Amino acid sequence: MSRLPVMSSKRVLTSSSSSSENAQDFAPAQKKSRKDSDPVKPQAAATVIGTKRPPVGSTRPILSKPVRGGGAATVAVGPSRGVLKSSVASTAAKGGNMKQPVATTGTKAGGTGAPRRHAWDLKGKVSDMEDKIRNYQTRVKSVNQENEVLKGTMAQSQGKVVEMERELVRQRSQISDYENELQVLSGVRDELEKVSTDKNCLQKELSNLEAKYKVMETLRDSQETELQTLKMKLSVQESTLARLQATLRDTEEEVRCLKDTVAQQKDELHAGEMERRRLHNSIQELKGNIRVFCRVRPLVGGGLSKHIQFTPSDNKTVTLAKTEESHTGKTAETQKNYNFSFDRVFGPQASQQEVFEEISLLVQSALDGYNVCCFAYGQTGSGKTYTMEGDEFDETRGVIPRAVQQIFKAAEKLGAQGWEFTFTASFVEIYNETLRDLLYTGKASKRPEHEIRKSSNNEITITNLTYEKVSCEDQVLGLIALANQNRSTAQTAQNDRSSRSHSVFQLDIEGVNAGRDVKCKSTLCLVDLAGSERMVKSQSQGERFKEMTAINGSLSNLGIVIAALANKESYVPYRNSKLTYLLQGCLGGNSKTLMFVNIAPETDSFGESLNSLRFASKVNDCVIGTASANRK
Ligand SMILES: Nc1ncnc2c1ncn2[C@@H]1O[C@H](COP(=O)(O)OP(=O)(O)OP(=O)(O)O)[C@@H](O)[C@H]1O
Repeated sequence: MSRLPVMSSKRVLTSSSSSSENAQDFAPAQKKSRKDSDPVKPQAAATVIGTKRPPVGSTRPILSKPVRGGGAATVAVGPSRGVLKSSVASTAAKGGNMKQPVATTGTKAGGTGAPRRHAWDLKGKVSDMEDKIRNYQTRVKSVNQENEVLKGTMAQSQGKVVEMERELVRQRSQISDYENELQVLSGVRDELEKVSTDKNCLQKELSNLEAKYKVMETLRDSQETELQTLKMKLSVQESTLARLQATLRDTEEEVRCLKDTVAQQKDELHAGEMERRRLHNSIQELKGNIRVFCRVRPLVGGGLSKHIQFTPSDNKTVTLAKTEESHTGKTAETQKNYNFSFDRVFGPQASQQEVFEEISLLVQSALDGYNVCCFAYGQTGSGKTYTMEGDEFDETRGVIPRAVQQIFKAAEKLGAQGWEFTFTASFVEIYNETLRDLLYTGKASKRPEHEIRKSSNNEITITNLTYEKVSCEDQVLGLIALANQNRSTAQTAQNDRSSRSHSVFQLDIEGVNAGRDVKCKSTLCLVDLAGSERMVKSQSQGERFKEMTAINGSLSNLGIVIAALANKESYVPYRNSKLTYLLQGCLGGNSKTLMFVNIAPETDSFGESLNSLRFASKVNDCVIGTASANRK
């Protein structure tokens, strides 16, 4: 059985207005008590007064309290709903059908319980029971009513619930909308934050720009000041300029006059140069187009030669003296003198510089467009190579390096007069009538063979030969060094080979004066001939004999060619030897030739010296036709 909540006596005795409140508080208990209570036991509804707990099973006590006047007022405590309360109240108020339970006033509730009817009072008991039934019916009715009300309330609540669910759905969708919106707003917020950051950057930049702007403003101010100053200066300079322009006009006029004068002087200079060439050539012609210089080298051990004498007065005569014993022995020893005159005789003391001074005019002719050939003739060891090439030292340099130096210096000077020159160098050796390229740098096994060719315009060329373009003295000196190296390599393989070969250095010169429309072309040919000793003396045999035959053949053929040129013979046997064929261009009427006859002063070289001097004398007697410059 459920227990009713304990109620305070104060509460129980409050007025009916508060009973509904109390009834509400106890509603669940009442429902239960209604079900469980035993209607048959009316004692359970006995009046409870004070703090006493109502009897068990009487969940809906009907309180009776003594009423003045002998009546008893019944207060229903229980059903909370107004309907029930009012019905109960009305029932109580009516007092009609519903008989008031008989309570013993003044009877103490404690221990006595509900008033009992006498056993015989069946009517009363029935009446009580009927009251009870009515009471219960009323209660059921009110409960039903209440139930209906509750149902209505529940339906309402359910409607509300549905509505609330709809509202919830709506709210949820709204929430989702809000969330989306929130997301968008968060994006916007991020954007705004970014914009705010950018704004900060921009502000920084702006402040930087502002600072720069201020600097620029300052700069502009200073530049404006500077501009003003410059404007002032400009106006000053403009007036100066005007003055200077006037002066310039005068100067230009002056320059024009001077240019005319310069042009005139250039013309005069050119005419002078041409005149110089003509005169120079006339001098050369007067000296002879073939000239012979004799050079006697110093004795190897020093001192003076006994059998060679010079005529110091003219430097042109050399005497070879030989003391001859009397065959009969009766007469005294006689001295036989062999006198030779040449264009110039150089004694043992003559320096390389002294010798070259005599040749330099001839070298100049090469630049003027004349073919020039200079060769050294003499026995082995007479000083040919020394004369042509010399030593490595400056003062002992020979004809070739000095001639090259002079050529390049003169070409540079002529450049100022509008001349442009191109130079091509070649260096060839003739040994046993075979040509050998001294500027060859390839493999020895692949060394090519060479042939002399004559072109339609009578130019002599050698097949497969190195023709090196050169533009300065050093380049030529490098080539001479290369040639010497090539010669010494051959020398090692074949003892004394250089003495038995001719070496020919050629420098082809081409000059153009575009301004004057003048061209010139010439060849400077410098030859170191092989030793000229006779065969008898050398008692040559075998290979040496062959060498000597080739040398003597070419040298005697040289003499023959010169003689033929001197005699103006219709046929000149150039092709009889490689040497004369190669020198054809430099030996003809269109060339200037210089021959060095080198003499060894030793007594045992007397015969060879005499022989050389005789050969040179023959050459010296030749007058080769007048040379003409190769000019166009
Ligand atoms: N004028 C000179 N003054 C000083 N030394 C000279 C002179 N001429 C020649 N000699 C020296 O004499 C030697 C022989 O001279 P060089 O080699 O020039 O003779 P070469 O005629 O060319 O002989 P080869 O036919 O064998 O080549 C060399 O040592 C050279 O230095």
